[in-house]
Amino acid sequence: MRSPVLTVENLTVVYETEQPVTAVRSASLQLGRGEILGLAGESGCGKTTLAYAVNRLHQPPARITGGSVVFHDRDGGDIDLLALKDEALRRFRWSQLSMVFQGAMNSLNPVRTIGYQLDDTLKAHAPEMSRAERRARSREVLERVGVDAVRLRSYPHELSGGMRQRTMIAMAMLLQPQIMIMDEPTTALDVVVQREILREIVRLRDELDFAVVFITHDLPLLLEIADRIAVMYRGEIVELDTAEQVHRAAKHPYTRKLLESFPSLTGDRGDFVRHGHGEERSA
Ligand SMILES: Nc1ncnc2c1ncn2[C@@H]1O[C@H](COP(=O)(O)OP(=O)(O)OP(=O)(O)O)[C@@H](O)[C@H]1O
Repeated sequence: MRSPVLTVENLTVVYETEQPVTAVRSASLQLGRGEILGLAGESGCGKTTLAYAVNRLHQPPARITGGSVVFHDRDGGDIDLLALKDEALRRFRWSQLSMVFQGAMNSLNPVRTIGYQLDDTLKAHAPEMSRAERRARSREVLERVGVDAVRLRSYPHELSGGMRQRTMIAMAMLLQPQIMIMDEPTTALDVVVQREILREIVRLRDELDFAVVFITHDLPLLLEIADRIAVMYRGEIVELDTAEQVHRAAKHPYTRKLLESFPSLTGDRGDFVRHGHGEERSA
């Protein structure tokens, strides 16, 4: 059993519109250190709202109306994320918990080089680093995600979609956070590039031991890469178990329905998803 790095308890988030919408209803989950936790469920079930609220990135009319989010630092000590004030929250983000958003590759600044943007983040969050150290760190993270460091001099439009998305992952890794939340990080990319990037994320996790919350409606993909999977349905976490258990013996009827909606997961061939290789799956 891994020691926990994040504990979410009974988190409730409401969009306080004319007809209030409870987008997340009393959600509880614990993220283990170095664990890849998949968060699955159909569009509109509350995955993004949950992820944003955990990092306090939600905006009005969204409001957290109940529950707690506690970060367990590797150096010991707990941080109540819902109580952090502005400056402390700003410092906490990126350095301890970073996010890769849906369509993040389009959020790079088009008029600045990749190197400038990595350097800027380091300047803001690690003022103690020298210019040379920042440069070395920028090169290192870029190469870790499989982008040649010569790209530091490139502008976003000079990179492919896959490279831009890798750059965003590099950006999220820049300050060596203990948690990375990835919201559909590869959906905009073609399948081959998606697979490469996912393999990279798993490899980086193995090397660097950060925990990942990986949000997607692509359940087969989660069965391959996640250690555990949480399934959300209408704002509630209805299932939370190991990927193996979810695949073999999902408890909640909605999870079973979700599994059935991916024909590749049913019958004997379903084994390939969890145990086989990509080549065999597509054969
Ligand atoms: N700004 C808003 N105002 C009112 N309701 C909202 C707002 N944003 C989201 N919602 C509602 O909250 C619920 C959860 O939405 P959310 O985007 O978290 O779902 P999701 O599972 O991430 O969906 P997707 O996979 O499409 O991103 C939905 O019913 C949605 O309509």
